[in-house]
Amino acid sequence: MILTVDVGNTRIKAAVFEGDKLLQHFVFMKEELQKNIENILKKFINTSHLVVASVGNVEKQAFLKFEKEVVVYFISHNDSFPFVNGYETPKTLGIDRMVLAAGATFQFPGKNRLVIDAGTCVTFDFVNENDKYLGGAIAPGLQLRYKSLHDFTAKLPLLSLESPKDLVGNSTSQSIHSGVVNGLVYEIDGFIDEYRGLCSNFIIILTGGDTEFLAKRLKNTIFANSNFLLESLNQTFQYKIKND
Ligand SMILES: Nc1ncnc2c1ncn2[C@@H]1O[C@H](COP(=O)(O)OP(=O)(O)OP(=O)(O)O)[C@@H](O)[C@H]1O
Ligand SMILES: CC(C)(CO)[C@@H](O)C(=O)NCCC(=O)O
Ligand SMILES: [K+]
Repeated sequence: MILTVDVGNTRIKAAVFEGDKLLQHFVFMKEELQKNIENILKKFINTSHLVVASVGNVEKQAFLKFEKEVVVYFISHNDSFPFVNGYETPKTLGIDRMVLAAGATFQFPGKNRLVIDAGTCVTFDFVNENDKYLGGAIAPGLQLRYKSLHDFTAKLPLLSLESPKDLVGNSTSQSIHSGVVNGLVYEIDGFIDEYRGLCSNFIIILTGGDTEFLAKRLKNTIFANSNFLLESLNQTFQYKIKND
């Protein structure tokens, strides 16, 4: 069994896999890392590897503590990936984006693939049908949009995510909900339309903490899977073992 851990900028996501099968997944905050990993390893005593992909600021030591029980491995830019990296600054490319691009390459061979990860940031990652990773986009996520409207103005309240009642926001809160939610939905649909105009045979994957909320609001047909990063991390690690 393999325990995969995705350290994001807001939360930590983890999942235990047996082969390709996801047995259970977990979401927790950075402060609860030790306790959660301990409990997971206690529950899944046959776990042999702990595989980490991190873009957040958690010390490696927090994972290395478990080295007595499992092999701890940090996925990095030095691993083998199933695509050619066409990013002009490959060393600054987020490891989460690389893992997502790898997962898309494994799961949808021969397609033009666009992965959208709606978390703290919304990232777009494009792998073309020749397995070349070309890059994409980085934009603020839903929570970050609410927060920045409040943090950088005098009068705007900090609201939490809510479905806007209408396109036309008829109050301060409804205007904010419309701006944040409708804004991001139009943005994602707009990106998808533009990408689809570039080439045919496109598959769109949506993942991240806001997957469910966004998926039902998009006009485009997408493949929604909030566990896509963890599944991709498991596949990337299997691929690495095979290529070692
Ligand atoms: N319980 C929750 N706590 C925080 N955010 C949540 C929760 N449930 C859903 N969300 C949504 O998830 C989004 C954050 O996504 P996610 O947890 O995937 O981000 P993350 O951990 O920072 O990952 P990444 O850094 O890869 O984006 C927020 O915009 C928020 O709306
Ligand atoms: C964009 C985020 C924050 C998304 O999690 C992460 O992938 C990251 O820190 N990336 C580094 C910059 C880049 O990907 O080009
Ligand atoms: K993200």
